[in-house]
Amino acid sequence: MKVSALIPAYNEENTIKPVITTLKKVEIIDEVVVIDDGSTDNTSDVARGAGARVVRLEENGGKGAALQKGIEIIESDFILMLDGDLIGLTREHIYRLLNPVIAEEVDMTVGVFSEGRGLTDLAQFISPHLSGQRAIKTRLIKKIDNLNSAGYGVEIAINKFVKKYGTLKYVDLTDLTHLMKEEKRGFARGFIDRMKMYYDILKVFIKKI
Ligand SMILES: O=c1ccn([C@@H]2O[C@H](COP(=O)(O)OP(=O)(O)O)[C@@H](O)[C@H]2O)c(=O)[nH]1
Ligand SMILES: O=C(O)[C@@H](COP(=O)(O)O)O[C@H]1O[C@H](CO)[C@@H](O)[C@H](O)[C@H]1O
Repeated sequence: MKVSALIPAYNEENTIKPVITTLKKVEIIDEVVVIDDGSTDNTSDVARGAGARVVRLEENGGKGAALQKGIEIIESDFILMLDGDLIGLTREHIYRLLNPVIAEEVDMTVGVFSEGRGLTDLAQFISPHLSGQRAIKTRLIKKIDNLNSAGYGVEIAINKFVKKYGTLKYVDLTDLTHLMKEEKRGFARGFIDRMKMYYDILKVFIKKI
């Protein structure tokens, strides 16, 4: 039984190291794979320095394309998907996500922030379906063929597929949060990216897949 952690990352040099360091300490995780989605900062070097296997995409293709690349190269039985901007990740969060999937209780878990920062907790309370923190059976996610162009709609595309062909469960991730786009990229660029995210989500949501 093998487990890979997969982190799509676009300009996450400030936050990715502790995420990788925590993952590397968890015995059941065999490899940590970072797909650097055309970052213009030092994400690749920082991730490599922290012990991750790094695959760099020359152009920024969006979260869906980065995840798709990772899914293609991973040969493990289970994939733990995490964002590169998490703050406060612990081994307990990792086991909460992985255990139900490894135990074959469900095909996928989706982690929902709780008791962390008010704003990110609220966003996930309103829409837990968007969370990027997940564990899933590799053979199931490899069957989804439309992730490449999904961008930020990638979670909705995965949800649609798993709801149709598998089972899923939401798990609480206490005291975990992430940086919001506006915090990472400044208000203007962050807001534009937020609008792009809603557009990507809407596109996938209304498309029949
Ligand atoms: O073009 C992109 C945009 C985002 N990401 C990564 O996808 C994850 C979630 O993105 P982001 O933090 O922007 O989303 P938020 O959590 O703020 O909605 C993070 O690890 C990003 O680095 C990516 O690989 N390519
Ligand atoms: O939770 C949400 O509403 C959004 C936006 O989070 P923020 O408002 O930037 O904290 O973040 C999630 O949605 C994205 C699209 O599905 C995912 O790619 C992210 O992983 C997830 O954190």
